[in-house]
Amino acid sequence: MSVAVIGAGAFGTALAITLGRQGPVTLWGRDVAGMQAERQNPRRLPDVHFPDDLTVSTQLETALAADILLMAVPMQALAGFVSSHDLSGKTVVACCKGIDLNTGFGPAKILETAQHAAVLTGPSFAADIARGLPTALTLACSQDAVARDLQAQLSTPTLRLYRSADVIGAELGGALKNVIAIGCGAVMGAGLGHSARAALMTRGFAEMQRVAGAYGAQADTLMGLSGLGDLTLTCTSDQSRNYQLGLALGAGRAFDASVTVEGAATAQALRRVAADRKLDLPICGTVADLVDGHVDIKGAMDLLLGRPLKEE
Ligand SMILES: NC(=O)C1=CN([C@@H]2O[C@H](COP(=O)(O)OP(=O)(O)OC[C@H]3O[C@@H](n4cnc5c(N)ncnc54)[C@H](OP(=O)(O)O)[C@@H]3O)[C@@H](O)[C@H]2O)C=CC1
Ligand SMILES: O=C(CO)COP(=O)(O)O
Repeated sequence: MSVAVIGAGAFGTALAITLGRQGPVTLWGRDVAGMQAERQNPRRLPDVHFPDDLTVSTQLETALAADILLMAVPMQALAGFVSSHDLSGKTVVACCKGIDLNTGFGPAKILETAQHAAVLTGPSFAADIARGLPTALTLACSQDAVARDLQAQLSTPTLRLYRSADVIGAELGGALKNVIAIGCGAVMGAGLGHSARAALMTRGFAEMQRVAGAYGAQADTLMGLSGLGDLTLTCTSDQSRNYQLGLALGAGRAFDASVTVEGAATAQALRRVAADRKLDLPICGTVADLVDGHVDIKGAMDLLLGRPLKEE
């Protein structure tokens, strides 16, 4: 089965590198001529050289002819890409994390025009995958035979994939942890301490479980790699861009708006989710307000700490 990665950012490039170490893979991006010549992605993964079996393509048609497509464009670009390309007959794996702001859909729903849709998610920094450091992710697909096939095709000696049938749980784990990571970064950026971060992570995780439950996800999915695992990584490492945005917000510093920070749009999308499904999501709502500039970090903390006392 041929494999192509669509989107040559940090994550798409890292996936193509690890897959290209064990067999042929095509990497398509909008602006990859330099990568083709240099055999590396100097902007997003400098100094990691492409394996010989990785073909960089500027021809989208060539890439889309592959049997398995890994979609590694940012979440807010996924629907636009899918609506302008024919994915029928394809097995498509969403590698992005988030909720589409326009529709409120996750990646699997957006990919429903494909023959088979799956989600690849969990704790992994692109740089770690590209360097061949050990990584474990969740591969979620509702069709067991497809899940097993993808698990076999996409696992590598350093990238260990666990199967799950709970697609909605897996994608929500990956989407929601980014929002909490922004909040944790803000706490640390404002110098509020490790205890406050632990509280925010834990209560944020409670909100993640509330949302996932409302969508019918299995409770134990959130306890796995795509939920607790990715929450832990992203809320504790300054390699995370979501956490970095939070650090900047907490410290009152500017942040480069061109950086992909999926949790920012997802926090906005969650406002609608909370209203539609009548969910109490104070941390996610406060992160949305912080990102929007409706409150500063002091106002955010006052909002959260001033809520009526309740049972855990
Ligand atoms: N980086 C990481 O460690 C991880 C990232 N992810 C997820 O992967 C997804 C992508 O993130 P990441 O690779 O890091 O982001 P980057 O910012 O590194 O790259 C995004 C890439 O998407 C391309 N792109 C943007 N819009 C479009 C479009 N409309 N059509 C085609 N290509 C487009 C960009 O192209 P251009 O350069 O031309 O703008 C760029 O190559 C996110 O959802 C993220 O959460 C998941 C796990 C780890
Ligand atoms: O999803 C990630 C780690 O699993 C990458 O996190 P950031 O998008 O915050 O950099």
